[in-house]
Amino acid sequence: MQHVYSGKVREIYADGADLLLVASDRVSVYDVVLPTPIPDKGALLTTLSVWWFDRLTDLVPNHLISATDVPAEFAGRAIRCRRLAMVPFECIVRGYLAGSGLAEYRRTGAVSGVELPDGLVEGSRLPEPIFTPTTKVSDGGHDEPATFTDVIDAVGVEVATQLRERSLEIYGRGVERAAAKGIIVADTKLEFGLTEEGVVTLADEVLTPDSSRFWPAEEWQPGRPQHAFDKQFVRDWAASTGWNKQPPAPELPDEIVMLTRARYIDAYEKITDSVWRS
Ligand SMILES: C[C@H](c1ccccc1)n1cc(-c2ncnc(N)c2C#N)cn1
Repeated sequence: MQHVYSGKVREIYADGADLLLVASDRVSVYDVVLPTPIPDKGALLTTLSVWWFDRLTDLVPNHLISATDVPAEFAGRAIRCRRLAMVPFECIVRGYLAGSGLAEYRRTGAVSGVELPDGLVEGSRLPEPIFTPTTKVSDGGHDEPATFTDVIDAVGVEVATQLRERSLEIYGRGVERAAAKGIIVADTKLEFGLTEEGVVTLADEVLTPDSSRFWPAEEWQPGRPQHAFDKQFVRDWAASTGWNKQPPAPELPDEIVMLTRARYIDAYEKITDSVWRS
């Protein structure tokens, strides 16, 4: 097994012809990884992602090979997946205005080339969900907006059209399921790759609180930053310490760790309609 890539909270290993996608218990806020792990976070998000993979196969094939055939040290928080030729775009779908999309809208009135109505504010619900891809900037910087034409220029109109249509459909499934449980999925980031046969295949993780903005629906209030379903306790506590949002982040007190773990369990149980094994 060979380590091939590190994300902020996840790793990729090569294992024969396959890859292992390993989720840690680390949490990051304001793009800074916190020193204190959240017990079971990696397992909860991996299990949620697998739950979604299994329910999206009518829309798109995925890279999942196995959620159990993984090294014992990663048991429960890793998947064995098929190696793909990754599409060089993050396929982001937005139903609400937040984060980099809000910043771009304020600058240009559009997001990734999609014109939006005037007068939208932070947290505004968009007239309809929009496909707003970004290119991955190699030096670890912030990703750059890409227009649909940029995607066509890179992968051709057939694949670009599939990326947009599948992304919008997957987001729609997430929104529908979560709304019934009082959770707004404001946006989500999807990654796709191509098989040797050129088949567009869903990769990475799907509709987790790390790849998406989950907001408690009853607290939604356009015009201010929304509360994150999962990370709000961490954000509020960190703000209360006067932390400047630059590394290193402060250690989390046990109470905040356990409250945050409970939020991940709550999101998992609500979305999957099941009880989390401890
Ligand atoms: C950005 C993302 C990443 C995920 C997890 C941790 C760090 C990075 N990533 C995914 C691949 C990738 N490459 C080939 N085949 C695949 N099936 C996948 C997947 N998923 C490469 N990078």
